[in-house]
Amino acid sequence: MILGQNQYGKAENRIVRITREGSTHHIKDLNVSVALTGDMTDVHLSGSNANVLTTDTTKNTVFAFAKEHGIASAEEFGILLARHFVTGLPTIHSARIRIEEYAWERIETPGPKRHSFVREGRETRTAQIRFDGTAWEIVSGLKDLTVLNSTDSEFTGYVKDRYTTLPETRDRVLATQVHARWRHSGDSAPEAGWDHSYRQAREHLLAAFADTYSLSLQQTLYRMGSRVIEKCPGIDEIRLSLPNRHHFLVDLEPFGLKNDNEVYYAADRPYGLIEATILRDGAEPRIPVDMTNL
Ligand SMILES: O=c1[nH]c(=O)c2[nH]c(=O)[nH]c2[nH]1
Repeated sequence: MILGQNQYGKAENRIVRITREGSTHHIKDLNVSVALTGDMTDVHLSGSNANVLTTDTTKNTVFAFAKEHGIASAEEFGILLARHFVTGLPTIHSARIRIEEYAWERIETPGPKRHSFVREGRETRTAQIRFDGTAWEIVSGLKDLTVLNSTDSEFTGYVKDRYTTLPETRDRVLATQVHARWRHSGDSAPEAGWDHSYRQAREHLLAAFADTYSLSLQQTLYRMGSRVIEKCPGIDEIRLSLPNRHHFLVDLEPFGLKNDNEVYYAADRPYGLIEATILRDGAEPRIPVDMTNL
């Protein structure tokens, strides 16, 4: 029997690097997978790990390199990593670095702040129409509108019990994927049309996300929903479901590097899930609480 092709490494390192130039922030968001090959017969056959650079180390290297070298482009970053792995250890012969880059577009707001982003690649627009022969109910919405504020978000003053470990923070990344459904008061098309109405609601959601100095995602949610109710007279009710896409600062101290709010691990799950309905005064809540099924 012989051992055929084999490779190993850490897959899907979700890394977010924020570069701050005064109030203008820049963001690089990558999914980096490392696969190494080399003298790996022993680890498979005899169990000796002497030639193994651990997958944990490859993960750490990705995060440390983001701090030390920055991320000029996915290609440049991948080249740096591959060269490091292959030239650093004689037992590693080749490296394959796969990178997906998620592009973010700035949310332009009046004023000097430039730290709010919406992920490129459009969200999904949704609509649900009910008609029972007399009454209509028209609910529009969107899902997977991914947004991020690289500052102006804090979270402090919450309950601490014996299981609480979360440190208070005065400056964190706030990121979410907006899922929203809003119910129209009328049963006919808004004067400017459904497309215009959709664009308006989307714009107000984004503007409120960008404008709010956030003390919690709950507070940001309320501002987003109430802005739509306030600015869109044809909408009576909006329900928002906002996953809190946690960005954890990576501890780079073990590598002698200071992480000055620059390099984050974008966690996939679990995530906080913040949901609420905001209603116009006097309106009845009719959007079902369970939003996952349209
Ligand atoms: O904005 C937040 N709201 C919470 O309820 C919460 N809980 C938590 O762990 N982090 C956060 N952040």
